[in-house]
Amino acid sequence: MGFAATALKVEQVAVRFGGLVALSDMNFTVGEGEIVSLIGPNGAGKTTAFNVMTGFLDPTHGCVSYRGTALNGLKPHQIADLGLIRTFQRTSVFPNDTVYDNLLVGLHRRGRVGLFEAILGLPRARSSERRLRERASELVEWVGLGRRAHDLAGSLSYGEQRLVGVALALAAEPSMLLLDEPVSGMNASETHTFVELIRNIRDRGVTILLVEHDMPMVMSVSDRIVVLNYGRIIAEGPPDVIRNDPVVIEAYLGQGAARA
Ligand SMILES: Nc1ncnc2c1ncn2[C@@H]1O[C@H](COP(=O)(O)OP(=O)(O)OP(=O)(O)O)[C@@H](O)[C@H]1O
Repeated sequence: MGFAATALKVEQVAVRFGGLVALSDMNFTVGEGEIVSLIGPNGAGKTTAFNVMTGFLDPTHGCVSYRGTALNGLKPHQIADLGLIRTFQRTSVFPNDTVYDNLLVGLHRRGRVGLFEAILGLPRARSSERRLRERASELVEWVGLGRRAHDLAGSLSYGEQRLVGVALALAAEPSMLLLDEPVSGMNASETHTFVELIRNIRDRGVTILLVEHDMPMVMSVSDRIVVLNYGRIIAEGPPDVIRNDPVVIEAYLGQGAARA
């Protein structure tokens, strides 16, 4: 595909819950700097795949590796230390703190050394505190919440709160970001802005994988799309190919018929 190297590699992954096969023989890769979406009808296995890729669930079979390191058996925080950072569907902001303070707290939590220095009262602590403050401001600006920086996080719209979640993820300095249904609950204009943000994040060198239901959003942002149905990959390719793939159309129509 013209991408330099593989970032994330999913090999022969299967997940069984008792008798239920949630994923079987899943194989795909995400290249460095790529934006890849994982889509599929309800119950297709997207959330299960997401949890396997972020270490929240161990596969029954197979392996996920990131930049050559197998993730099997690693704890979520160890995976995060590799630069693989996820967002959550429900963003847990502190509603009674400002957006800026939420970021500062997030940065403090990661900057253990800075906090240690602060406790010892080292002169370096003050400059490190200043750096954290600058970084918090940068992150708030980056996700487009500059004008909301000093508002209480709880007063933000649902979509804006998702942006705080993304800023908190960016605070961890990911080399790859996994986004779990990032635009669910956003209106059309927020979604449009979010697509721009994802492109901007990628342009700054971060690889992106998203699981998302919003088809127009997925079509507009993705370099490549992987389609799951009943726990199996049924199609993989660029948006124009996926949009016109009869197998994909059939899978989604089938779901519509089942719902009606
Ligand atoms: N912890 C679990 N125990 C038992 N079955 C599970 C568990 N998690 C998921 N499943 C089942 O595995 C299958 C895949 O579920 P999953 O949530 O991964 O699908 P999904 O594509 O994310 O669906 P949705 O779009 O509705 O969120 C479903 O049949 C689901 O009921």
